Amino acid sequence: MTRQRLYLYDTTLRDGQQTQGVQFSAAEKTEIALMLDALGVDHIEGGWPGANPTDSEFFAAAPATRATMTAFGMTKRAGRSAENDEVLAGVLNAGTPAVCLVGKTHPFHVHEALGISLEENLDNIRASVAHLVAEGREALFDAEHFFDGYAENPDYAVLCLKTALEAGATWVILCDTNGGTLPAEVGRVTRAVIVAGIPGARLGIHTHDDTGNAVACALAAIDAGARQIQGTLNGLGERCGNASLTTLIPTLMLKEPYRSTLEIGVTAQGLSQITRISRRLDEILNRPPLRAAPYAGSSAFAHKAGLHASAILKNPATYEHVDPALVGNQRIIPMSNQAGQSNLRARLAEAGIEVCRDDPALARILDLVKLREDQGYAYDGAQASFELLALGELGRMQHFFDVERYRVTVERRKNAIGRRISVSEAVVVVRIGGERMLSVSESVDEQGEDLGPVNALWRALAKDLGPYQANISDMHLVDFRVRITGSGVDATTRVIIESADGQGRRWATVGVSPNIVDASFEALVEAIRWKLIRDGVKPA
Ligand SMILES: CC(=O)SCCNC(=O)CCNC(=O)[C@H](O)C(C)(C)COP(=O)(O)OP(=O)(O)OC[C@H]1O[C@@H](n2cnc3c(N)ncnc32)[C@H](O)[C@@H]1OP(=O)(O)O
Ligand SMILES: CC(=O)C(=O)O
Repeated sequence: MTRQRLYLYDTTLRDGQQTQGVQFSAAEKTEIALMLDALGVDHIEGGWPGANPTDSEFFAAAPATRATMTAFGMTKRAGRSAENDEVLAGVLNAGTPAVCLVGKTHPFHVHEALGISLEENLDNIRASVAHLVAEGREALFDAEHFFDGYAENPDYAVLCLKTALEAGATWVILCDTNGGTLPAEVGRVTRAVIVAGIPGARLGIHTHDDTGNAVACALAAIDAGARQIQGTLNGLGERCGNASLTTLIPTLMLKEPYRSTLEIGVTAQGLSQITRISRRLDEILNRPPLRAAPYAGSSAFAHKAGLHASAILKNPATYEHVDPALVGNQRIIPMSNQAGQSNLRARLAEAGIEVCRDDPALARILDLVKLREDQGYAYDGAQASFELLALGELGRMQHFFDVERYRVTVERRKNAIGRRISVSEAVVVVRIGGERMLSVSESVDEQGEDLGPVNALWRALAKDLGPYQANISDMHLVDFRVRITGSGVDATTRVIIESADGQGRRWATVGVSPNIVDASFEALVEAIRWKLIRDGVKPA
């Protein structure tokens, strides 16, 4: 069967930038455009040139891409020619091969937002698109509020599309601008538009996630015959976001009926980069990736429940709808109070800890994990602490050092120029072999700012660990998460610390105590013990 081509139009750099809290720099836009190009999308909408300095700067040095670089703008204002519309001129000045213009198709908006007649609006659409074509650009028309407009006046809404096509637009895109239309309605209207004479091969869909259905709505339009999807990486976009291409691309490539009837410009190799691209975007945005994101989230292939883990180890297809490797993601079988022996053996094997199937320590480890999780520990996010617990129960834990005592003080005072400062100081006494060692450390950065009591403790611990010093010198803390579990008099604090070393390893440890400093200290000590074991150090 020959597959029909479906085109992907990415608007991460335009609608994605309309996400509250997102502000790309021009350099970041360039990096994202290059990632999208390597992925295999067909159009990259780079922004609205002339609307803000960043977008103008991006287009002034837009990267060369195989995908068609597209500038976004709006149809000309009434009462002036397209040639004399300064907003349209700004968009054209970007010199892109394609321009996408948003225009009204909902009579309510024509009257309320623009304050012009329906005929004037049609004129604006016609003249603007014709001007782009005369300038040698590919013209696309985003039919704003199309589904609401169609509900009010279907003939007029379709006439706007026909006007754009007749003026030379290559694509007209049905936009569910307010995101309130449900998938069945998107499908019904898209079919009706095609029956009314708009070819599916020139029809696109642009949906928003206000009812949590942006991806479903995009698929409904494709089912009805539309052949271009507009969306964004990780579903960024105005309000609740746009249809996520990070979800749509794997779905179109791996799921029926799309896999065998449609073809997109993304290769299997590109698909295997989708998790990396998704996480890189979050890194650029300085926000934690959404764990539960379909396909690319870190929990997308995490099998926490014992029954699931047991079957997964026999055959991954039992609880996975696709192979995680196809989207560049990984299977995880975490330890927790939901786990059974299968999770346990899988996690131990991953850590290189060999245990016989009938070793009675397995049951003890499982019981201990469940007991400690009941006390506030969480091992599914602290694999290194789980390994230490298992080694202890197996009788294989090595004894590196004892902490005899520690003390932390936090002082708030005014400095010499009267500025209020706080200073944390820690004292740690450890015993290594027969030797007692005392370290003191203050926690201030180069600017003299206090980095807090946990940092002071870490510095004191890491200052002098005698024979182990060389092993911990390349170790640093990369993340620190605090959570109060329980409530009232039963409240306790859980601290998860993520550490990294010069060998590129990252590991997480957990500590629990009613006292936040004590919980942090437990996690810090565990982090050091894990590092010494992984480095193959022999106890002094
Ligand atoms: C559905 C969407 O997401 S479309 C994308 C929306 N994106 C953005 O708005 C981000 C970029 N926008 C901007 O930087 C600014 O709004 C600009 C530079 C485009 C325009 O700024 P300003 O000239 O100050 O106008 P302002 O933003 O206040 O209002 C928009 C104007 O465009 C008019 N307008 C809106 N849509 C259209 C259209 N499709 N065709 C013609 N005119 C339009 C409005 O009626 C309003 O006109 P008015 O000033 O005569 O009332
Ligand atoms: C064009 C666009 O972003 C919208 O209508 O939602």
